[in-house]
Amino acid sequence: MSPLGLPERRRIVGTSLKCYFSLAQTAEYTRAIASLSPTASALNIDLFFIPDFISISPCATALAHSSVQLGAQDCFWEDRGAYTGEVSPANLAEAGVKIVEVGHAERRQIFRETDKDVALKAAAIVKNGMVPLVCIGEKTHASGPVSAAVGAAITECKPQIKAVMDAVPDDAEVILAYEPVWAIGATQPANADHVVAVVQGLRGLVEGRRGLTRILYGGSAGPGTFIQLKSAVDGLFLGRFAHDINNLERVIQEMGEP
Ligand SMILES: O=C[C@H](O)COP(=O)(O)O
Repeated sequence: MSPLGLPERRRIVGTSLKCYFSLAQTAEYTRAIASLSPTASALNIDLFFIPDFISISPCATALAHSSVQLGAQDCFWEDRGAYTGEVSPANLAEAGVKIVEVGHAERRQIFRETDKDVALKAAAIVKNGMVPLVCIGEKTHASGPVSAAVGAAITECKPQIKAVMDAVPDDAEVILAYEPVWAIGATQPANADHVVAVVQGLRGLVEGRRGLTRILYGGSAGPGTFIQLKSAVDGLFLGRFAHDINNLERVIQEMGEP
């Protein structure tokens, strides 16, 4: 807790493997990420790792003696029932998952997930004692003056955030990953001035919550990204550029700098 009685906002970094790796590659990567855990802990940084569903149980075993927080890429909003093919949040918690990602742009776009779906999932995640990592972001980069693009992004993110915050208790911990859709899978992250201004605006939307609310940036992030964003963000959500574990190590080191 901070001196004001607010939850402490430790820096946090992590990566999702999406659907990129085989089971064998994931197992090897898990061992590598576990080896970074003492460095992250020494630098007071939270480190999370989100493999595919099939790898969750073996990863939980492999990470048991590390401080790496295990994540899942999605879940359903019901714990039990006739929901063929869905993944129970209760089972994720039982498997040792601590963080569950919801509302990634790829799920919103390819699987037509709505803000309501994301909110139901976030509530189920909290109910099961885990932390929702909610992805938000604008679909396109508005042309024109910087302030117009920033305003448009905040306007588009606002209902995405509100749906979740209305569905979870005010004291629930939430991680927001600001990922401009147009910056995901790109060659470089979104412009730093844009991200800093948008995140400052998003911060205003969650001001006054009692629960710890950290805001990460994601979208082609890698070494060098955090340094440009650190006045605004609490950390990074990495994708492809963390596939090389040396890049993740560099990002952790950069995040450990004051
Ligand atoms: O889940 C991570 C984000 O979507 C970022 O992915 P990316 O860095 O490969 O663009």
